[in-house]
Amino acid sequence: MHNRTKTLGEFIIENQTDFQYSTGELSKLINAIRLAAKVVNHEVNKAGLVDILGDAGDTNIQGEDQKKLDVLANEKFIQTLKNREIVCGIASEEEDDFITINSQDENHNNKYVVLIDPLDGSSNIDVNVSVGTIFSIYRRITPVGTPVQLEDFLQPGNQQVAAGYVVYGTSTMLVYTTGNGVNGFTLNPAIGTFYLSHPNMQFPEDGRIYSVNEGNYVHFHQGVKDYIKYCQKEEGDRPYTSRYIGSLVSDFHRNMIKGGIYMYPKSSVTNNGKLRLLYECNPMAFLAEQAGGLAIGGKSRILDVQPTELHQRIPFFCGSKNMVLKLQEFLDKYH
Ligand SMILES: O=P(O)(O)OC[C@H]1O[C@](O)(COP(=O)(O)O)[C@@H](O)[C@@H]1O
Ligand SMILES: [Mg+2]
Ligand SMILES: [Mg+2]
Repeated sequence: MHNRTKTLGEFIIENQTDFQYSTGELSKLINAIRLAAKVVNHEVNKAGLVDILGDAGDTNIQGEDQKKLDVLANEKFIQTLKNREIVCGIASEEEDDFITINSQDENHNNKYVVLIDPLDGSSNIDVNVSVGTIFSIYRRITPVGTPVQLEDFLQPGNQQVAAGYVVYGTSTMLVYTTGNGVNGFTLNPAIGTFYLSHPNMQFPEDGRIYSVNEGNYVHFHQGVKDYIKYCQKEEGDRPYTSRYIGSLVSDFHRNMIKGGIYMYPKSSVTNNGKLRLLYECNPMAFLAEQAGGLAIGGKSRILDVQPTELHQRIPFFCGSKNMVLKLQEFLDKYH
């Protein structure tokens, strides 16, 4: 039984040297995300008491109605990262274009860009079902000290230096990787400190949970339909259990602990599915692979996809290795 007394702050410092470019900057960045997560957690927890439920009255570039908490979480993360002078650019689900962070110190050598889904699972905000925040971090590829460029954000997922999520659920957890495994930290709300509660998280190779919005079943590709029927068939250790929270972070978190597969396929109505490659699929795929799972887009490994647009969508299948491989078998029948 590991001791739950190690704080996230201590863990970050202790593991700083694990990171090949370790100059302390990435640690400062993870610390900034930790701070922003606590601020947003505070707002989420009291959502019903203050006027932050419901729609903000605007739509984002994806044409989705922005929730007040989408906007608030977006502001809090951007402000917290800006104030800490460690990033040179931010891209967000709630911002049409990327944000260039001009440093006070013209000699700054801010090397990192951050991509965020400030509030994941927006459809669950008003009904008190767990939601999350997702983040993805890259080193810039354009020269330090020059204005950040779109190409700094359009890097394939296999170039991420860190990724993670916060889940605002029965407890609040921050789960992240810097390419040396996945660790989960639980917030002690009484003292506002994250403690290492889930060291070295691993996807069970096999699972018995499938997560998909079956309401879209009729529109799915035949390979996906066949796999869902396979999951539901009375045979061997099947039928599997269907669980779908409707918040990617929460469905992923459960499947990583219990073993399972999450699917958001393309369909005859959503050509590329719904989820965004840069700030939803890439970070979750990095975590999945670091935890022994797999993440594919139908034909290829998500992390090898070369992005072309900031808000592009991609079909997403992610979870326990043997479940994703089985799904791939069904998809390959129709390629
Ligand atoms: O309601 P649907 O179509 O099943 O979509 C649910 C999916 O959409 C999302 O809510 C998209 O994320 P956002 O809430 O950040 O836009 C995922 O979290 C979730 O898995
Ligand atoms: Mg999302
Ligand atoms: Mg969102």
